[in-house]
Amino acid sequence: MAANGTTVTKAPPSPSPLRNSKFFQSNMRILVTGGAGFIGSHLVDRLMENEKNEVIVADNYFTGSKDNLRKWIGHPRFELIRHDVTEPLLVEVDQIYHLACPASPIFYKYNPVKTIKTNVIGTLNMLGLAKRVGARILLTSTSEVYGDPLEHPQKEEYWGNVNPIGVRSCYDEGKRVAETLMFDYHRQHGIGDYPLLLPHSPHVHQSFVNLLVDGLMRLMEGEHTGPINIGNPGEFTMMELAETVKELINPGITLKEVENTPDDPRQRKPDITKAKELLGWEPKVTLREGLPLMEEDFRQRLGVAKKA
Ligand SMILES: O=c1ccn([C@@H]2O[C@H](COP(=O)(O)OP(=O)(O)O[C@H]3OC[C@@H](O)[C@H](O)[C@H]3O)[C@@H](O)[C@H]2O)c(=O)[nH]1
Repeated sequence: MAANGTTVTKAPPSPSPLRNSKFFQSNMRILVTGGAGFIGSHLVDRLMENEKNEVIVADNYFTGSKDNLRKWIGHPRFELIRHDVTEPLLVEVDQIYHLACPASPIFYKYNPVKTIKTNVIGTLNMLGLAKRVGARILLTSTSEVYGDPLEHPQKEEYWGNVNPIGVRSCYDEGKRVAETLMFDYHRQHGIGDYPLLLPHSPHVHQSFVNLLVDGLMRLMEGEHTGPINIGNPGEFTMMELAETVKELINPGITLKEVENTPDDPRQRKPDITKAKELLGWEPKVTLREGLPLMEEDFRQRLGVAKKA
């Protein structure tokens, strides 16, 4: 019985016998879409630590870069494919982390049609693949699905307050449709066959990326169906964030206040009770601890030394 009470008649396809043949040394083949991006490349680093994993990255380099994956290029357990998820992809995998999407307002407003296509067609393609090969799939959603929230903090059950026709809608509504697709596939094709996981990850907390990646992996490895908020409930204003960056990273910068962009949410804070209870996950790094770590990470990736 599926969640909505319909009977599941279609059995999931059995994996190809080749998967179990002696030619395949790895236990787990994992596809990461958007794996050349910020979160994706950190996730790849973690997945590659396990020598039983084979990792395939599919990325169209819209905002990501091969540089983020430099250390893995040529590794026998690693493959990098230039691929746009709006086109179907046929690969035999056990797990799919679906991250591919323009993820910053600068990029998604630059090409809104591409952004919504990536979310809708890209997610459909990845769900089709998950269904075909019987893979477990995880979608990284976003706290933007809560829009400019009328509830604070936001629990996963909150439906959100999103403008469907605004300049950010391609991303916000795109991710909401992506979540709908995840649940429709889940209900229509049966619980447990293609579990879906939808972490909502607030962007401003990217400095805690390794921890966030840990949350994604716990979700993938566990038995829970999302959505589950993965984020940091510590609240600060943009000005406080800017002042902390100035203090800790470059006291020489000048802060300038500019007009908010349309539909920008005024305040957001994830309720992470579910993540704590179901995944045993909670953020452990404060903003002041995380910022220098993020600085160091960016310096290493960009090859920029810290000024003495
Ligand atoms: O059409 C596209 C757009 C983007 N991408 C790739 O997707 C990756 C996105 O990575 P970015 O560094 O821009 O962003 P992040 O790692 O912060 O985003 C991540 O967290 C927020 C989620 O909404 C995103 O889905 C997830 O990718 C990039 O490597 C980009 O090249 C595609 O492969 N196809």
